[in-house]
Amino acid sequence: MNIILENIGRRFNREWIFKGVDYSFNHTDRYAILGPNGSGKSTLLQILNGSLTPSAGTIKYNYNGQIIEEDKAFGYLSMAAPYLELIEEFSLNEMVDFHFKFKSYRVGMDKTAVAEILNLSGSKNKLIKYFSSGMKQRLKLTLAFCSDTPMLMLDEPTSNLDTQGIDWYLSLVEKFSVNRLTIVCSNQEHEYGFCNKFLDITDYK
Ligand SMILES: Nc1ncnc2c1ncn2[C@@H]1O[C@H](COP(=O)(O)OP(=O)(O)OP(=O)(O)O)[C@@H](O)[C@H]1O
Repeated sequence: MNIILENIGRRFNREWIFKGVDYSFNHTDRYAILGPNGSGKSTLLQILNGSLTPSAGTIKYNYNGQIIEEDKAFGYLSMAAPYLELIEEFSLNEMVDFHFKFKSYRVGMDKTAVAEILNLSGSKNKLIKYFSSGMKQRLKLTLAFCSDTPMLMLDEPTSNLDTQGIDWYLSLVEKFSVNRLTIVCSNQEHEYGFCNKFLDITDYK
């Protein structure tokens, strides 16, 4: 998947958060969107995933030479973010089954492989609402990693993870971002060390 932004801007009320973003995201690269708190990283990510419309400019999606309509882009991506919630009333088992009714497993992945990655086999029937914040974050990331989509978008991927959890994330993100347009919003270097392209949102103020 390639995404081409032409003169993209977004404002809330009268305040422009960023403007004049001309940028191409290429499916072979791994991108970090950088900037301090409140600079507009999540806002740009939400424009990229189609959940927020830009106030100016155009966005184009291209997959295997075909144009993808903006309102269809969501079907091509997996995402994990602090503001995307799991279904608290589901058990772990139910959550995984539910998620993979809408997305396919990546090649080589299945329910058992997901459980192995999560390392939560003792919690299969535990309700999500009783998971710790770190366990929830691991689950969000695992669902995104293991879905067969050409785009992977991660906002603050190590939020709520301890040192061991950060190492777990780093070992998986390397593997699951191969051959996939990967975009990480972050202001913590350890989260995006695997990226090879960097977009600093403060360049578009
Ligand atoms: N729905 C909204 N209405 C009004 N202002 C908003 C809205 N969403 C975001 N903003 C503002 O846009 C700016 C950018 O917010 P955004 O969440 O994109 O920043 P960020 O770089 O992701 O921050 P952080 O690193 O803290 O997550 C902030 O000033 C925020 O208050």
